[in-house]
Amino acid sequence: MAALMKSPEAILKKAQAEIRGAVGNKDIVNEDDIQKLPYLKAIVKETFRLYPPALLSVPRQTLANCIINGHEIQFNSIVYTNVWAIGRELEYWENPNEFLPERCLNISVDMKGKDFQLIPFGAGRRGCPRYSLGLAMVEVGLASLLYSFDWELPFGIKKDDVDTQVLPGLTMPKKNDLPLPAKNLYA
Ligand code: HEM
Repeated sequence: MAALMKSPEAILKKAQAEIRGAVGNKDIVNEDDIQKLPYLKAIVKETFRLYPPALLSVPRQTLANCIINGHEIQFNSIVYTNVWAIGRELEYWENPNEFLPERCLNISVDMKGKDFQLIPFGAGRRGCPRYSLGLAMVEVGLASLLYSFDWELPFGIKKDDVDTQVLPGLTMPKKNDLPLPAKNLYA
Protein backbone atom coordinates (compact mmCIF):
# COMPACT_ATOMS: atom_id res chain seq x y z
CA MET A 1 0.00 0.00 0.00
CA ALA A 2 2.88 2.38 0.76
CA ALA A 3 4.41 1.80 -2.68
CA LEU A 4 1.02 2.31 -4.32
CA MET A 5 0.26 5.48 -2.39
CA LYS A 6 3.69 6.88 -3.27
CA SER A 7 3.20 6.17 -6.99
CA PRO A 8 1.20 8.11 -9.58
CA GLU A 9 -2.53 7.67 -8.92
CA ALA A 10 -2.97 6.04 -12.34
CA ILE A 11 -1.42 2.80 -11.01
CA LEU A 12 -3.90 2.48 -8.15
CA LYS A 13 -6.82 3.45 -10.41
CA LYS A 14 -5.77 0.94 -13.09
CA ALA A 15 -5.56 -1.86 -10.50
CA GLN A 16 -8.95 -0.98 -9.03
CA ALA A 17 -10.58 -0.84 -12.48
CA GLU A 18 -9.16 -4.27 -13.30
CA ILE A 19 -10.30 -5.83 -10.01
CA ARG A 20 -13.75 -4.23 -9.96
CA GLY A 21 -14.28 -5.15 -13.62
CA ALA A 22 -13.36 -8.81 -13.03
CA VAL A 23 -15.10 -9.30 -9.67
CA GLY A 24 -18.22 -7.31 -10.49
CA ASN A 25 -20.86 -7.07 -7.74
CA LYS A 26 -19.93 -10.32 -6.07
CA ASP A 27 -18.82 -8.42 -2.93
CA ILE A 28 -15.86 -10.69 -2.25
CA VAL A 29 -12.59 -11.43 -4.03
CA ASN A 30 -11.60 -15.08 -4.08
CA GLU A 31 -8.60 -17.00 -5.35
CA ASP A 32 -10.18 -17.82 -8.74
CA ASP A 33 -10.58 -14.10 -9.49
CA ILE A 34 -6.84 -13.55 -9.11
CA GLN A 35 -6.10 -15.44 -12.34
CA LYS A 36 -8.05 -12.71 -14.18
CA LEU A 37 -5.96 -9.92 -12.64
CA PRO A 38 -2.61 -9.65 -14.44
CA TYR A 39 -2.04 -6.05 -13.34
CA LEU A 40 -2.66 -6.87 -9.68
CA LYS A 41 -0.23 -9.79 -10.00
CA ALA A 42 2.34 -7.44 -11.57
CA ILE A 43 1.96 -5.03 -8.64
CA VAL A 44 2.56 -7.83 -6.15
CA LYS A 45 5.57 -9.12 -8.09
CA GLU A 46 7.08 -5.63 -8.32
CA THR A 47 6.50 -5.16 -4.58
CA PHE A 48 8.24 -8.44 -3.76
CA ARG A 49 11.16 -7.32 -5.98
CA LEU A 50 11.66 -4.02 -4.13
CA TYR A 51 10.57 -5.11 -0.67
CA PRO A 52 11.19 -8.85 -0.19
CA PRO A 53 9.80 -9.72 3.26
CA ALA A 54 13.01 -11.64 4.07
CA LEU A 55 15.85 -9.51 2.71
CA LEU A 56 18.52 -12.11 3.40
CA SER A 57 17.98 -15.77 2.63
CA VAL A 58 18.18 -18.38 5.34
CA PRO A 59 21.95 -19.09 5.59
CA ARG A 60 23.49 -22.03 3.73
CA GLN A 61 26.63 -24.00 4.54
CA THR A 62 28.94 -24.95 1.69
CA LEU A 63 29.74 -28.66 1.27
CA ALA A 64 32.86 -28.08 -0.85
CA ASN A 65 35.27 -25.36 -1.96
CA CYS A 66 33.77 -23.44 -4.87
CA ILE A 67 34.23 -20.28 -6.92
CA ILE A 68 31.28 -17.97 -7.50
CA ASN A 69 31.79 -14.95 -9.76
CA GLY A 70 35.52 -15.20 -9.16
CA HIS A 71 35.17 -15.32 -5.37
CA GLU A 72 36.65 -18.35 -3.64
CA ILE A 73 34.25 -19.77 -1.08
CA GLN A 74 35.77 -22.33 1.23
CA PHE A 75 34.24 -25.59 2.37
CA ASN A 76 32.05 -25.19 5.49
CA SER A 77 31.42 -21.46 4.98
CA ILE A 78 28.12 -19.90 5.99
CA VAL A 79 26.67 -18.06 3.00
CA TYR A 80 23.82 -15.54 2.92
CA THR A 81 22.09 -14.41 -0.27
CA ASN A 82 21.14 -10.74 -0.35
CA VAL A 83 17.68 -11.05 -1.88
CA TRP A 84 17.01 -7.32 -1.48
CA ALA A 85 20.14 -6.34 -3.46
CA ILE A 86 19.46 -8.91 -6.21
CA GLY A 87 16.01 -7.39 -6.74
CA ARG A 88 17.68 -4.02 -7.36
CA GLU A 89 20.54 -5.28 -9.53
CA LEU A 90 21.01 -3.01 -12.54
CA GLU A 91 22.15 -5.91 -14.70
CA TYR A 92 18.66 -7.40 -14.52
CA TRP A 93 16.34 -4.50 -13.74
CA GLU A 94 16.22 -1.14 -15.52
CA ASN A 95 15.71 1.82 -13.15
CA PRO A 96 15.79 -0.73 -10.33
CA ASN A 97 14.78 1.58 -7.50
CA GLU A 98 11.56 2.67 -9.19
CA PHE A 99 8.22 0.99 -8.51
CA LEU A 100 7.03 0.17 -12.03
CA PRO A 101 4.46 -2.67 -12.07
CA GLU A 102 4.31 -2.52 -15.89
CA ARG A 103 7.77 -4.12 -16.05
CA CYS A 104 6.31 -7.26 -14.46
CA LEU A 105 3.50 -7.66 -16.99
CA ASN A 106 4.19 -10.47 -19.42
CA ILE A 107 7.62 -11.35 -18.09
CA SER A 108 8.62 -14.97 -17.85
CA VAL A 109 10.50 -14.36 -14.58
CA ASP A 110 8.48 -15.93 -11.78
CA MET A 111 9.04 -16.17 -8.03
CA LYS A 112 9.25 -19.93 -7.62
CA GLY A 113 13.03 -19.87 -7.22
CA LYS A 114 14.21 -20.80 -10.69
CA ASP A 115 14.78 -17.20 -11.85
CA PHE A 116 17.52 -15.98 -9.56
CA GLN A 117 16.93 -12.28 -10.25
CA LEU A 118 13.69 -12.51 -8.20
CA ILE A 119 13.73 -14.84 -5.20
CA PRO A 120 11.52 -13.46 -2.40
CA PHE A 121 10.56 -17.05 -1.52
CA GLY A 122 14.15 -18.29 -1.65
CA ALA A 123 15.39 -21.01 -3.99
CA GLY A 124 16.61 -24.56 -4.07
CA ARG A 125 15.65 -27.46 -1.86
CA ARG A 126 15.13 -25.21 1.19
CA GLY A 127 13.07 -22.65 -0.71
CA CYS A 128 9.65 -21.76 0.72
CA PRO A 129 7.47 -24.89 0.51
CA ARG A 130 4.25 -22.87 0.77
CA TYR A 131 5.09 -20.35 -1.93
CA SER A 132 1.65 -20.70 -3.56
CA LEU A 133 -0.24 -20.17 -0.31
CA GLY A 134 1.90 -17.18 0.69
CA LEU A 135 1.51 -15.55 -2.70
CA ALA A 136 -2.24 -16.20 -2.82
CA MET A 137 -2.68 -14.68 0.65
CA VAL A 138 -0.93 -11.48 -0.44
CA GLU A 139 -2.72 -11.28 -3.80
CA VAL A 140 -6.21 -11.93 -2.39
CA GLY A 141 -5.53 -9.61 0.55
CA LEU A 142 -4.38 -6.69 -1.58
CA ALA A 143 -7.08 -7.26 -4.22
CA SER A 144 -9.74 -7.23 -1.47
CA LEU A 145 -8.46 -3.95 -0.06
CA LEU A 146 -8.46 -2.33 -3.49
CA TYR A 147 -11.83 -3.82 -4.47
CA SER A 148 -13.77 -2.74 -1.39
CA PHE A 149 -12.19 0.58 -0.53
CA ASP A 150 -11.00 3.79 -2.09
CA TRP A 151 -7.79 5.02 -0.51
CA GLU A 152 -6.33 8.45 0.04
CA LEU A 153 -3.38 9.95 1.86
CA PRO A 154 -4.07 11.60 5.24
CA PHE A 155 -4.82 15.32 5.04
CA GLY A 156 -1.65 17.35 4.46
CA ILE A 157 0.52 14.36 3.47
CA LYS A 158 1.95 14.38 -0.04
CA LYS A 159 3.16 11.42 -2.10
CA ASP A 160 6.79 12.44 -1.55
CA ASP A 161 6.22 12.34 2.24
CA VAL A 162 5.36 8.61 2.14
CA ASP A 163 8.46 6.76 3.29
CA THR A 164 9.38 3.17 2.57
CA GLN A 165 11.93 2.75 5.35
CA VAL A 166 12.08 -0.59 7.06
CA LEU A 167 13.40 -1.87 10.38
CA PRO A 168 16.26 -4.37 10.46
CA GLY A 169 15.46 -7.96 11.34
CA LEU A 170 14.67 -11.37 9.92
CA THR A 171 11.77 -9.85 8.01
CA MET A 172 11.26 -6.25 6.86
CA PRO A 173 8.56 -4.52 8.93
CA LYS A 174 7.74 -0.98 7.90
CA LYS A 175 9.57 1.50 10.16
CA ASN A 176 6.83 4.13 10.28
CA ASP A 177 3.12 3.39 10.13
CA LEU A 178 1.18 4.77 7.19
CA PRO A 179 -2.36 5.56 8.37
CA LEU A 180 -4.60 5.64 5.30
CA PRO A 181 -8.22 6.79 5.43
CA ALA A 182 -10.34 4.22 3.56
CA LYS A 183 -13.75 4.80 2.00
CA ASN A 184 -15.88 1.64 1.88
CA LEU A 185 -17.70 1.55 -1.43
CA TYR A 186 -20.05 -1.25 -0.46
CA ALA A 187 -21.06 -0.21 3.07
C1 HEM B 1 4.37 -13.99 1.52
C2 HEM B 1 4.53 -15.14 2.16
C3 HEM B 1 5.82 -15.87 2.34
C4 HEM B 1 7.11 -15.50 2.04
C5 HEM B 1 7.60 -14.18 1.40
C6 HEM B 1 7.97 -16.59 2.41
C7 HEM B 1 9.35 -16.58 2.25
C8 HEM B 1 10.17 -17.61 2.65
C9 HEM B 1 11.60 -17.60 2.50
C10 HEM B 1 12.43 -16.46 1.90
C11 HEM B 1 12.07 -18.76 2.99
C12 HEM B 1 13.55 -19.19 3.03
C13 HEM B 1 13.87 -19.82 1.68
C14 HEM B 1 15.32 -20.01 1.38
O1 HEM B 1 16.18 -19.73 2.24
O2 HEM B 1 15.65 -20.43 0.24
C15 HEM B 1 10.94 -19.53 3.46
C16 HEM B 1 11.02 -20.78 4.04
C17 HEM B 1 9.95 -21.45 4.56
N1 HEM B 1 8.63 -21.08 4.49
FE1 HEM B 1 7.91 -19.41 3.62
N2 HEM B 1 7.21 -17.59 2.92
C18 HEM B 1 5.90 -17.21 2.90
C19 HEM B 1 4.80 -17.95 3.31
C20 HEM B 1 4.86 -19.19 3.90
C21 HEM B 1 3.71 -19.94 4.36
C22 HEM B 1 2.26 -19.46 4.19
C23 HEM B 1 4.19 -21.09 4.92
C24 HEM B 1 3.47 -22.23 5.55
C25 HEM B 1 2.15 -22.36 5.61
C26 HEM B 1 5.65 -21.05 4.81
C27 HEM B 1 6.50 -22.04 5.28
C28 HEM B 1 7.87 -22.03 5.14
C29 HEM B 1 8.76 -23.07 5.66
C30 HEM B 1 8.33 -24.32 6.45
C31 HEM B 1 10.05 -22.72 5.30
C32 HEM B 1 11.36 -23.46 5.61
C33 HEM B 1 11.68 -24.43 4.49
C34 HEM B 1 12.98 -25.22 4.72
O3 HEM B 1 13.84 -24.77 5.48
O4 HEM B 1 13.12 -26.29 4.13
N3 HEM B 1 6.02 -19.90 4.16
N4 HEM B 1 9.80 -18.80 3.24
